[in-house]
Amino acid sequence: MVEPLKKHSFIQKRRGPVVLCIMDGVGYGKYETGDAVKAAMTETLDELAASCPKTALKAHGVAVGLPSDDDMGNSEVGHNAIGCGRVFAQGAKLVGKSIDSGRMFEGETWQKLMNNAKDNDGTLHFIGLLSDGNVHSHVDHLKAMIVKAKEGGVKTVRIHALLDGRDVGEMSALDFFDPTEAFLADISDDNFSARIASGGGRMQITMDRYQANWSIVEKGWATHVLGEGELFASAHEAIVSLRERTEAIDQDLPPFVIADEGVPVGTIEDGDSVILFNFRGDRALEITNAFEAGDEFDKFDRIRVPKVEYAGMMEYDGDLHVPAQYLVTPPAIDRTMAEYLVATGVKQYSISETQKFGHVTYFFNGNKTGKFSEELETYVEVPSDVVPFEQRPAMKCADIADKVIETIQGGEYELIKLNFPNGDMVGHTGVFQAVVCSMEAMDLSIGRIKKAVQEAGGVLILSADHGNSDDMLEHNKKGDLVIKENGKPRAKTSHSLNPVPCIIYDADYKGDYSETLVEGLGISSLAATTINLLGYEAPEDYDKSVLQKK
Ligand SMILES: O=C(O)[C@H](O)COP(=O)(O)O
Ligand SMILES: [Mn+2]
Ligand SMILES: [Mn+2]
Repeated sequence: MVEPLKKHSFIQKRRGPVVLCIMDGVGYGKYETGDAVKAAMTETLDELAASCPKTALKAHGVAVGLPSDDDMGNSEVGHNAIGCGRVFAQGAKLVGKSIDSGRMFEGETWQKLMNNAKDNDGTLHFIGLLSDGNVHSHVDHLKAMIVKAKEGGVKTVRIHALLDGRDVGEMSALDFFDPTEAFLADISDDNFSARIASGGGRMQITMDRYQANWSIVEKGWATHVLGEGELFASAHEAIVSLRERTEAIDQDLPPFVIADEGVPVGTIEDGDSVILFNFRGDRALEITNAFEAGDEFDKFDRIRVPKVEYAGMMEYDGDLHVPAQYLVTPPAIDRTMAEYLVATGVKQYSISETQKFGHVTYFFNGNKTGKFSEELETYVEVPSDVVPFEQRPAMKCADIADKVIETIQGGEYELIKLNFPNGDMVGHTGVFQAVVCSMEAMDLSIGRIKKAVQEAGGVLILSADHGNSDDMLEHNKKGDLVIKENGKPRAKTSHSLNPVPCIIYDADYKGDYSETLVEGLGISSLAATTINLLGYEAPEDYDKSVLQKK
């Protein structure tokens, strides 16, 4: 248990609550074209930006614990940094290191899975996202493991590969599938067979999160485990023909199964070993549950549950210890802001809609689902629509705002943490008009929250975990738009590398800190900033607050 926080030396606690609002995927864009945040009519954000202390915070690369500054930020690393006040080496980096040093392959779990496949003359299966996005997975990790499996004497490897198009270019799947199929053909010989066995778009199968839509996982199970679905001779053929027929972008491509003469090449059977090679947990927990759960599993009918050795790339939930077996130990994120505030007796309220609910609970707490105190912490989930979000771009921002306003007025909570998914979830669709619409809806909600904060004499901190909606069109290295064959600019569905806003609206500002905020910091500074505005000193080793003496 951590020590209670000390009263701040110069910042006084306000009359009303501190409201920490994460505008998911809303950054400061660098291009005139394709910036949906700039294109939207956002009266409240504009007014607050013009009248309140503000700064830009780094939200990508090493500032959030990723291997390099070429890595865009994401919700996991962003919320970890904001919720924990420090930067930890994250999954992408830890897995890379474990592979490079060879530690992964010396580990008990790797050995056990290899031996299981060998002893049973079984197959080693890899399920995961096939791209170099480095948000959930990296194709290089997969390749390194296949090489080691062959060296270790496994005879058959099958890959169940999901198309990304969300953390990488919207139609970039063949840039990853073609070289992977070539690599697998190359490494295969008389004693070793490695092939892609099934696949599909990541938003169609397998990678649901926060139980938003279990039918996505059900379709993944049918595709990967049962080998049920439309049959093709290769992943290349599947992607080309399904694209032609459906015009779907990668993340939405329907599932496919690879077969030889009508027989799927890689269903998952008793005695096999299965590795989920995604390192990030949110979209890995449900499929893991489908593999690990016994007869009590009631999310869908699994039809057949093969007896396999299953391992995740990482431990996905540090509280529930899921999965039971994993290859790489996750970052040891400890002493989170929520834990300190509980020790100090501060009542906290966390809210988002389903799509981002775990972001303000699980990710904020260093990938642990549990609370520190039932009494002092309240988690509220507004159910998300189960539709493509370009069709409902406002998402549930008004419902979230209703509850936040009610909570501000209730006066019971000192800290309210919320996430508006709009900039991110609609940003990932690549539909510019929908994103503009989404930003305007979010701004209306922020306007209502601001009024409630004003009346209560509280503080509203507006920030984000990374950019997305600020960069909706692909630009080349020279900064020119990338134009498609049809003459239209190519949409950008992934996050941006841009910094994010930090705007502090302090309704009863007392002149107790400087209105000039510290420049050049990262989003991990939001924890110390929030703690300061609650009237406390941040823990000594937390990253610096944006607030300074006058
Ligand atoms: O899982 C996703 O939707 C994307 O890969 C990353 O988006 P997020 O990090 O904002 O959740
Ligand atoms: Mn995010
Ligand atoms: Mn996102």
